[in-house]
Amino acid sequence: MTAGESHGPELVVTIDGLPAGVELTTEAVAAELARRRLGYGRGARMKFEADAVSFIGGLRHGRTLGSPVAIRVGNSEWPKWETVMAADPVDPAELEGVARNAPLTRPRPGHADLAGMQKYDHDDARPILERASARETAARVAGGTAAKAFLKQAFGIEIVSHVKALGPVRAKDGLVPTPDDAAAVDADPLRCMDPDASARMVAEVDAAKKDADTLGGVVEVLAYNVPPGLGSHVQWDRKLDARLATALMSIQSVKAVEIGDGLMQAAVRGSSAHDEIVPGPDGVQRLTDRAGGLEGGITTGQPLRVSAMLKPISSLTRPLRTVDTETGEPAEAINQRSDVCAVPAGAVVAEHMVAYVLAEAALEKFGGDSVGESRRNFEQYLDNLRVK
Ligand SMILES: Cc1cc2nc3c(=O)[nH]c(=O)nc-3n(C[C@H](O)[C@H](O)[C@H](O)COP(=O)(O)O)c2cc1C
Ligand SMILES: C=C(O[C@@H]1CC(C(=O)O)=C[C@@H](OP(=O)(O)O)[C@H]1O)C(=O)O
Repeated sequence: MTAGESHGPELVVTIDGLPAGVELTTEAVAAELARRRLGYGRGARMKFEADAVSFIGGLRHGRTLGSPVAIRVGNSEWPKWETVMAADPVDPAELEGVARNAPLTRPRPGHADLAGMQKYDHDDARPILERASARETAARVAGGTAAKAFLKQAFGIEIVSHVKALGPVRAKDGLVPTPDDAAAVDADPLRCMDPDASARMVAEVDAAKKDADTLGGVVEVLAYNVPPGLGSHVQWDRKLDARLATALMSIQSVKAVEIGDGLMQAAVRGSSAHDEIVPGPDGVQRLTDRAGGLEGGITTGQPLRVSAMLKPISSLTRPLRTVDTETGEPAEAINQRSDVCAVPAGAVVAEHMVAYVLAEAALEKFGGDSVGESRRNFEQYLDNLRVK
């Protein structure tokens, strides 16, 4: 669970249920947050936002205690916002004369502004956009670092991501990062594995920016060393594909999720859609990986592969048409500093959302109050697999 507003003093994330003994540091969390700030096309805020990390609880001398882990991520700009975002009542005179303190009454099509104002009975979009903002994903990534560390240390599971498409530009098919490629992906301005496509993506961002427009794209997340048997076919809300889809869909601006090659599978015959099973030297093996490592809502033991499609950013410097909710008259939508494209950051967030889902599913399957206990249970399960 996270709390905090985009321009409040800080964000906080609480993770309950993480076993004891996970090795974690403030530095490790800060490093993941730094990855989330990267990416060509982000706006001014990512240049100065420092994501100041501190632990409130759950960690001692670099290891989790088994108690709830709570992490705060400070917002650099708080001094600028402390009046308009003050927790306690403020004298209305204090708000006058400063543009950022004025009510926001020109909701942006595509952002949460209007639907949120209607639902929560506000005459100002500020209370809505403050929480709808993807600033909140900084808290998710901070907590996801703990989930990732647990997965790696207990089970050897490693999660990577990359950008497959940005607007109309697609990376070459078949380029899929392994953990060995992670640093190279991070070093690319778009987190794309195809250098030619990356260069065209940079040009696409520049062109969108010049036209005062924005872009979306497609990210893919892979998890390696995932054992067979996480998730379950027996109940709709235990299916791991459904849980991953929820987690990815919850990321701001994600409008579609694909499991493996799900879109392609819908367009071809069964004979070209599935992953045939053959005997291999170490047990059963698959000839292909179209299913993305999931069948019946259960992991198959192949790499897990899921994609998320992000719509373009809804704050345009050449604003879209809207209605001023104060006057009822046609107007131009709020036009504020914004990202042109946040797809590379979306990929990093998606990695961490996959980590939460896998950590939860692994704990359901293997349990354990300490990393050692989870690992022992896991090893025993693998040793006793009836069909290898
Ligand atoms: C990393 C990231 C950064 C984003 N930055 C912006 C931004 O600068 N401006 C904006 O209007 N939307 C931005 N968004 C998208 C909005 O937060 C999102 O469209 C809004 O909350 C409405 O939610 P929905 O698109 O899921 O319906 C960003 C999304 C992500 C994932
Ligand atoms: C702050 C972050 O992203 C923000 C997400 C966002 C939105 O509307 O989603 C709007 C922008 O915020 P601001 O108006 O303060 O510049 C982005 O910078 C972040 O990712 O840390």
